Amino acid sequence: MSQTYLDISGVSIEFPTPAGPFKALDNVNLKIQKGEFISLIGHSGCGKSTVLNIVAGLYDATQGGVILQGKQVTKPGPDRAVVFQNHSLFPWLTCYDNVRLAVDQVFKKKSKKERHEWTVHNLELVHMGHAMNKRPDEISGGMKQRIGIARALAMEPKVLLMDEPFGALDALTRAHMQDSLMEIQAELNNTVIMITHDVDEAVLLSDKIVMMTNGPAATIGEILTVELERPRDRLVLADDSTYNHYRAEVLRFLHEKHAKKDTKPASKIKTDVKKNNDTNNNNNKAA
Ligand SMILES: Nc1ncnc2c1ncn2[C@@H]1O[C@H](COP(=O)(O)OP(=O)(O)OP(=O)(O)O)[C@@H](O)[C@H]1O
Repeated sequence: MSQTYLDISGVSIEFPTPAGPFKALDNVNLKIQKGEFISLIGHSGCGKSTVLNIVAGLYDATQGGVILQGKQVTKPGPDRAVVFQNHSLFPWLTCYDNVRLAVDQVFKKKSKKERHEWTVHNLELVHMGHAMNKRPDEISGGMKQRIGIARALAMEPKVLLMDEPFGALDALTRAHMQDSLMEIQAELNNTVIMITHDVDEAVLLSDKIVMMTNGPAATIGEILTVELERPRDRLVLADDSTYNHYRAEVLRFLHEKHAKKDTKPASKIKTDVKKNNDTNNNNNKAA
């Protein structure tokens, strides 16, 4: 029997459009092991969210499919929790109740006391125990994302699916969130698929970076295995030649091998790659 935990196998999808069927993905194959942290990176519109939505069970593949721990994914389920870029909290519920709602849905057999303790535990895991009784409009964007992550983790999903979870945050908050996520990951060993446009984020967090070709009929172009020791420290890595090599590999894929036709000329991009290597700034967006 295969050891693969999550198997995305031969996945293609066509969307019906007024102009006829639109093939967004063509033959996407990806094998993910338990506890792996995978980033999906690629230019805007290539199909990253579509891959995530198929794994979540929100979209049906036209061909191929997804097997999670030996079972085919046919619909959404609590074993695949999703965290979106813009938090999807219920504004009329407190932070506690937003998490508790998910806990109540997933752990129906646990006692009230156990569900309460589990809710508080997960809020504390993301350092939000102090804001349990606040409503989403009373806390910052970064805090809302923490609550969204607490809610997802509290469901004890087999796979955590994150669609640009930190995309809407300022650089400093984003860095804090990335560090928190690495700490949680070290403790819980979650299996994660995260979409990002940020090359630094992808290298810092991932075990593997899955780079997608441009659409239509997008597929996986290359997979980069990131063999940097954990725990990872962004300040130490800024001067690490292996880290910078990985960054350059991703940038090369995005800006040279699979440049979008409407992006900068190659000569300019090469300069950018060098500059980005030198300064290690945080502006290396994929598109
Ligand atoms: N429900 C749908 N119906 C028709 N076309 C769709 C649908 N969902 C996605 N698409 C198309 O499929 C392609 C991939 O979209 P998707 O949202 O997966 O890209 P993405 O890589 O996540 O983009 P971004 O990085 O901008 O979020 C796009 O051309 C998009 O217009």
